[in-house]
Amino acid sequence: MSHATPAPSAPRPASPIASARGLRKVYGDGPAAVVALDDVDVDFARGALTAIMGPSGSGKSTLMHCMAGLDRPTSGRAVVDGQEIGGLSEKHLTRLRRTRLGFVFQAFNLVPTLTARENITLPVDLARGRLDEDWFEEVVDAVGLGHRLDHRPAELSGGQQQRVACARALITRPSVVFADEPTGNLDSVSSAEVLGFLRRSVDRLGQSVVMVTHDPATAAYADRVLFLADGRFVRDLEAPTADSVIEALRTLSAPQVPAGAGGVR
Ligand SMILES: Nc1ncnc2c1ncn2[C@@H]1O[C@H](COP(=O)(O)OP(=O)(O)OP(=O)(O)O)[C@@H](O)[C@H]1O
Repeated sequence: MSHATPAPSAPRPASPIASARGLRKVYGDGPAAVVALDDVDVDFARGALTAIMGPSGSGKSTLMHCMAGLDRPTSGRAVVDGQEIGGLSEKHLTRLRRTRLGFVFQAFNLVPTLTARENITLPVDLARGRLDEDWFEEVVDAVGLGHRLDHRPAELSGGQQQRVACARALITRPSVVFADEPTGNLDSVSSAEVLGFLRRSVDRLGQSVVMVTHDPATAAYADRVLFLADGRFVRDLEAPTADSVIEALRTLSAPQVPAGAGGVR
């Protein structure tokens, strides 16, 4: 069953895997300044798939980038797995991104000259770590690419390439995976493959995933959907279905009736 909770971004009981407090991001200054994030407070649950939705320009990518240390907030705090991002030097941020965060982008961003296997293990190689073979097997099994590991990206379908990108995001057993429109370039069959994998990575492998999407059917794979508008969270939905997401989007985009308007005197 789906239901909306009254307080959109109220802290959740279990310890969150990532959170923001008073997160504010202003691009530019003076009259041209754009407030992309307007004092955001949010908790992302551990071991869950959370979707972020909102109109174009509402701040979704900015939030992901600030949470992942790809961009610095103007003020406020972003914490991932107990680590405050703002206090880290560039060197430590790079290390954190390589070892504790996973990324999936709309454009798969695979290295064309490497095989699927080499693309998947790249973050471990870059961090000069040791590959956990058991975990590699588990991830490859969940992603369903066992027979394609020696292929290069050009020899794979879009959906298969994105599944390689998902496996690469998970190979370091990150604290959290940030996925920005992971199915934006895929047809519906390939989207279902990728989303099925992200779902299994949470259910079977215990990972935590935060995913930006515009698509209600994609958001329905999540445990919770958070809605951003003008740099603020305005609503959330637990156990979403495509229909409940569409309904929430409809409500949010409906013109607001001013208090007292339409009253009979
Ligand atoms: N580098 C930048 N310089 C100036 N303004 C920016 C920059 N990046 C984003 N913005 C502005 O900040 C606001 C939020 O942008 P953001 O990309 O986070 O939105 P979004 O919800 O991800 O949009 P979309 O769905 O179109 O990707 C927008 O008004 C955007 O124009």
